[in-house]
Amino acid sequence: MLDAVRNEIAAIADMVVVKVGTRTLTGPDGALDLGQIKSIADQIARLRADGRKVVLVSSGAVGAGIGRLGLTERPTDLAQLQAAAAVGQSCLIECYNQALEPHGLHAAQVLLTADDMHDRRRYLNARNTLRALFDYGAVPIVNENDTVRVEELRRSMGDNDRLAALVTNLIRAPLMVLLTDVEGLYDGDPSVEGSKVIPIVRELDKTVMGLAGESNHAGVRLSTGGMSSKLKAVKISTEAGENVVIANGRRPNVLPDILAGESIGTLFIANGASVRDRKRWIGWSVHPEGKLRLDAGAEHAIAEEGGSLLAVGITAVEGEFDKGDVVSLVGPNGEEFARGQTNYSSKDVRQVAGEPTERFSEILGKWSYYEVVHRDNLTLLRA
Ligand SMILES: Nc1ncnc2c1ncn2[C@@H]1O[C@H](COP(=O)(O)OP(=O)(O)O)[C@@H](O)[C@H]1O
Ligand SMILES: N[C@@H](CCC(=O)OP(=O)(O)O)C(=O)O
Repeated sequence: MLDAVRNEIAAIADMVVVKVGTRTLTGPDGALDLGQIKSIADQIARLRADGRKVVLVSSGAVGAGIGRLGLTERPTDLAQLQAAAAVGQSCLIECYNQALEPHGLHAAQVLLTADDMHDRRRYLNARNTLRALFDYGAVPIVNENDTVRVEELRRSMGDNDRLAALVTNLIRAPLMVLLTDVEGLYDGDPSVEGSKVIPIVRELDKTVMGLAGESNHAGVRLSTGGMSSKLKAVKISTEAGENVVIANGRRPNVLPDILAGESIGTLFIANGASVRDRKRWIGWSVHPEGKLRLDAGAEHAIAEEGGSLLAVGITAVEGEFDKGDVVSLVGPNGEEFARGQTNYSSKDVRQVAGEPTERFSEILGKWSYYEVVHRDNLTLLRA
C-alpha cells in the first residue's frame, strides 16, 4: 500500500543510511548468512541505480568472527570479543565486496568510534571521506571500531543503532532505515500474540519510548540493546529533522519498496525543521564535559523563547570544563533539555552562577561574553 507521507519522504531521500543488525545478517548458528549479505548488496545497488547515495552501517563483526574462529559461544572477556570482531570484520567486508562487485560497486570499510564523532576535526574528516567515497561511487560500510572501543570508559558509542543515527546526522541524510528481525515497533512484546506493528509515529514521546524492551533473544547474545536502543537512535535523527523507518531486514526487497513509498514497518516522522550542521554536532555527537543546573526562568527562556543562557539563571555547576567545551543544560526537574558550547570555564561559571551580568567585571575582572551559552551554540533536545 502506498501512502502520501511515505511517498514524500521517498522523494526527498537522495541520501539513505541503512543499518543492518546482527540478527538480520547471521543464521541461527550465529555465522554470517551469505544469502542475506547478497540480498542487502543487491538492494543497495538498486537504490544506487535510482540515483540515491547509500551508507550501510553493518553489525555482524563479532558474529562473523565467532563463526570463523569456530567458537561455541560468545566470549565474555572484552579483549577476546574485540579479537573476534577483528577477525569477523574482514570477513564481513570481503563478503560485501563480493556481493557488490557484480553491480560494479566497491565496498569501503569505515570504522568509527564515539571519540571520532566527539572530536570536531575528526567528525568533519569523516564527513569529507564519506563524500569522497560517494564521488568514487563506492559504498561506505560503517561499523564501530571494536578494537579500540572500551565500554568501561562509557565513551563507547554503545551500539550501531546510535552510530547510524550520528552518521545520518553527519551527512544530513533525509532517511535512516534500521533493519532488524521484527516488522517494526510493536505496541507490546512482539513475541506475545495480539501485539501489533505501529505503522507511523509522529511524536516519539515517553509513552512510545516506553513500548520498547530489550532484545528478547535467549542464548548467544550477539546484538546489543534491542528495541530501546533503536528508539534512542531514532530520537537522535528525528530531533535533528530527519525521518526513520524500522523494518524487517529479511523481507524481500525491503529497501527498494520503502523507497517506493510502500507502507512497510514503522515510520518515524522528523520532529520539526532540519537542525543546522554544527548544532547537530553539539546536540548529539559531543560527549558533554559538565552540567549546568538552571532555574525555571532560564529553562523557559531557552526552551520556549529561543534565548541564550545568562549566568543569573544558573543554580549549580557540575564537572570541570574549559571555554568552548559542550555542557548539558538541566532544568529544575533534573532533566537535560539542551546542550551548548560554553563561553566560560567551569571555574569562571562557578563564580558568576546566579549573578547578573553587570557584576561580571567586579567578579571576574576581564570578561568577554554576556551569555554563558549563546543561543547560536545551543541545541534543544526536544522532549
Ligand atoms: N516494542 C517492541 N517492538 C519490537 N521489538 C521489540 C520491542 N520490544 C523489544 N523488542 C525486541 O527488540 C529486538 C530487536 O533488537 P536487537 O535484537 O538488538 O536487533 P538487531 O540485531 O537487529 O539490532 C526484537 O527482536 C525484539 O525482541
Ligand atoms: N560492532 C559490533 C556491533 C554490535 C551491535 O551493535 O549489534 P546490533 O545490535 O546487532 O546492531 C559487531 O559488528 O558485531
